[in-house]
Amino acid sequence: MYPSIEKLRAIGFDQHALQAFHLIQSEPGSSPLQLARISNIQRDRFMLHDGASEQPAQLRPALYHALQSRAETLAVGDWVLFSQQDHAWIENILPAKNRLSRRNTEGQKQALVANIDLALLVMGLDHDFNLRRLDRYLTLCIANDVTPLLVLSKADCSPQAAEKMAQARAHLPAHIGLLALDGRGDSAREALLPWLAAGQTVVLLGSSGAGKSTLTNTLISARVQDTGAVRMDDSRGRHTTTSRSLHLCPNGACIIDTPGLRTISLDSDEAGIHAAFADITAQAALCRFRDCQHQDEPGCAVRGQISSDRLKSFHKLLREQSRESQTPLQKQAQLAKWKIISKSARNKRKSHID
Ligand SMILES: Nc1nc2c(ncn2[C@@H]2O[C@H](COP(=O)(O)OP(=O)(O)OP(=O)(O)O)[C@@H](O)[C@H]2O)c(=O)[nH]1
Ligand SMILES: [Zn+2]
Repeated sequence: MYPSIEKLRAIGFDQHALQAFHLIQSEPGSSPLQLARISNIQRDRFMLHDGASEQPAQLRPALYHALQSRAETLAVGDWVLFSQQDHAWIENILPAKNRLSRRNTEGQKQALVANIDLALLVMGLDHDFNLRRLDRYLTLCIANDVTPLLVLSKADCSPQAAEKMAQARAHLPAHIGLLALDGRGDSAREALLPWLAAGQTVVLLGSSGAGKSTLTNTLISARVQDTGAVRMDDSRGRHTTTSRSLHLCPNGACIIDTPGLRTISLDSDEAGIHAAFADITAQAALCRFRDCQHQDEPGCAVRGQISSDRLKSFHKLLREQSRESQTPLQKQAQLAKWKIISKSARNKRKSHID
């Protein structure tokens, strides 16, 4: 069945999705299926949106096993093909334009959202403000070809709003946009309007209590997402949003609100991290030494140009990535090496004391 493009456009159907659809449809033996977008996932319960309405669906076991063997998971924003029998069955998934994923505590890849055009990185101008954490979110986006925009919320109630905004501006590469706003008011909708083109899919990311659901409600002009009061002592939220969900904005963009992430362990390769820190990589080309670590080497072109926090983020993410990319054997070897080093250091100390 050919999809009703007009209807699907309302939920972000674009050229990429159309191409992916043709590719899957032209596979020999493929039976006619219907197209929809995953709008919500709660454990193993999926909601599908076809541009006009939503319905619950189940994952066909064959697809579940195929995804497992590729270590993939479905995410809100994925385009899928489903069959309609007693209820909807998800039969296939269209290759995504991009996916934002993280590693869970067991080190497995977990997709957060898929097919995203713009990520609003929502950070409160209260105790939530943290530039090192921001670097993680930026890397998550840039390494996956998603445009980030920093949205500093609670501008109305932070006495240091202007100061923190200047800090963020100095920290961020120049091409990354930044806005400070009160997420509850109409002014927030106006400030974000130029960023929300019709047919675009926008995701809101940030810690719990940062104001993502508040902003979602403002943008869709309705109270759909529950918002929760933040604890006064540390500005932490209470994890009010429990699942990712897709909403339609009156101007034609669609918005995915996400629950606050406690930690984001990145799932990027080294090239992705370098892309996210292109400002450092470009400056590093001007350092006197090719292997400059930008610490205390003479003739370093990075120190002084790039904030030390950003440099620390860069080194930390590269270290994490190199640990993650090791095979179990390499990890064992590394551990054994450290054991020898620390044993010899202990022995040295002992002989010193003796
Ligand atoms: N004054 C002010 N309060 C805000 C603003 N944005 C959010 N809040 C308040 O902050 C609290 C938390 O906001 P939420 O929108 O629930 O935060 P969230 O990021 O969705 O949190 P989770 O759903 O837990 O991930 C609520 O009490 C909001 O009213 C803002 O710009 N100004
Ligand atoms: Zn250097």
